[in-house]
This record gives sequence, structure tokens and C-alpha cells, in this order.
Amino acid sequence: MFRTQRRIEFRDTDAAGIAHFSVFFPMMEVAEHDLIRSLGLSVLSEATRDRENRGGDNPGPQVTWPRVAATCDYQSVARFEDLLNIDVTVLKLGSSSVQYGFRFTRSDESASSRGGSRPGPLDASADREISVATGTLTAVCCELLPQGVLQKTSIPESVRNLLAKHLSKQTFSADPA
Ligand SMILES: CC(C)(COP(=O)(O)OP(=O)(O)OC[C@H]1O[C@@H](n2cnc3c(N)ncnc32)[C@H](O)[C@@H]1OP(=O)(O)O)[C@@H](O)C(=O)NCCC(=O)NCCSC(=O)c1cc(O)c2ccccc2c1O
Repeated sequence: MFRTQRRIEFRDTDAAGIAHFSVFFPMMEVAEHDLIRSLGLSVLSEATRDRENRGGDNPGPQVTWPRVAATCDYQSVARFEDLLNIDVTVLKLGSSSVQYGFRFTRSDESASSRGGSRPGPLDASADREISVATGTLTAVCCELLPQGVLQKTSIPESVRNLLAKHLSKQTFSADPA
């Protein structure tokens, strides 16, 4: 299981003072990018970056990963300054597609930083994690053809093998675990 963290910023909150539902999508995207970098891969393939930097003179295949589906279910609120844990797994590795699963949690400690007393070292609640949201993103491995046309292609074997390390059967449903 890969874990990264994001803090809820002031701009992420709505008039009710809670994190807006939409902010979970960019957080999932960034968490996925963190996972990809942790595997030693680039979020944007070298060939794609070269083409953008050098005006299209790179002959290699331009591989990119557009998203075809995104879901999120919300179990409890997150507020300004809450530090969220984001667990990322690979739920499904298809021929061209990869579905990532995300679980957002916060600890009771983040709640105490809003004014309550900090939990002591023997306080069991310090380790307790509260489920905030669960979600999925599905990306498809594509070649970027001239004029920006996307054409699905098989996930390269080297990438598949790295992503397979994070395959998990864990379900990411709306039901609190
Ligand atoms: C991407 C497409 C060109 C694919 O079209 P095609 O017709 O070839 O697709 P298929 O129907 O055959 O499906 C291929 C593959 O995907 C699975 N799949 C399709 N739809 C879904 C779905 N709704 N839910 C789950 N899975 C789905 C299907 O089962 C197949 O799986 P296999 O494994 O069996 O092959 C075409 O769909 C297209 O052009 N879509 C629009 C894409 C788009 O504009 N997306 C939004 C912007 S992309 C983006 O935001 C983005 C974000 C990033 O963070 C990136 C990071 C790095 C690189 C790129 C990024 C990026 O583009």
C-alpha cells in the first residue's frame, strides 16, 4: 500500500467550512502522480515532454494516460488544516487501462489541532483513523498521435510490472470499513 498526505487548504473549503467535494479529485490525481514517481516512472513520458520542449521533432511514441472515469464517495467531513492520509492501490490492470483506488483518512490528532487538547502518548485515539472518502480513477494508456488524437495502446510490460506491485483486492465502496 502506498500512502501520501495532503493538507486541506483554506481555498479547498466551502461556505460551510468543510472541504468541497470537488477538491478530492485533484487530490486523487496528485496522489496517483506521487505513486507513479515512487516507482521511478515519469508522470509525463520523456517522449511527450521532449516533443513539447523541442517543437515536435522527437520520433519516439508519445505515450500518455488520459482519464476515462473518476468516482468519489464521502463518509465524513474534512476541514481547514486537516492532514489527510491518502492510501493508493491499483484495483485493476487491464490491457490498456489501470484503475486506481484511493482511501482518504484523518487521525483524531488532526481534529485536536483545531482547539482540543492534544492526545497523550498513551491515548489510543491518537492512532485512530477516521474514513473521510474513497474514490477511484481510471486511466488509459494511449499514444498521442498528430493533431492530439488519442489512441489506446497496451500498457508497456515494464510499467505493468511496476504497477502490479500495488495491486490490491481491497474494495473502495461507499460503506465505511
Ligand atoms: C482514452 C480514449 C481514446 C479511449 O477510447 P477507446 O474507444 O479506445 O476506449 P475503450 O472503450 O476501448 O476503452 C479502453 C480501456 O478503458 C476502459 N474504460 C473505458 N471507459 C471506462 C470507464 N468509464 N470506466 C472504466 N474503464 C473504462 C476499457 O475497459 C478499456 O480497458 P482495457 O484495459 O480492457 O483496454 C477515449 O476514451 C478518450 O479520448 N476519452 C477522453 C479522455 C479525456 O479527455 N479525459 C479527460 C482529460 S485527461 C487528464 O485529465 C489527465 C490527467 C492526468 O493526471 C494525466 C497524467 C499523465 C498523463 C496524462 C494525464 C491526463 O491526460
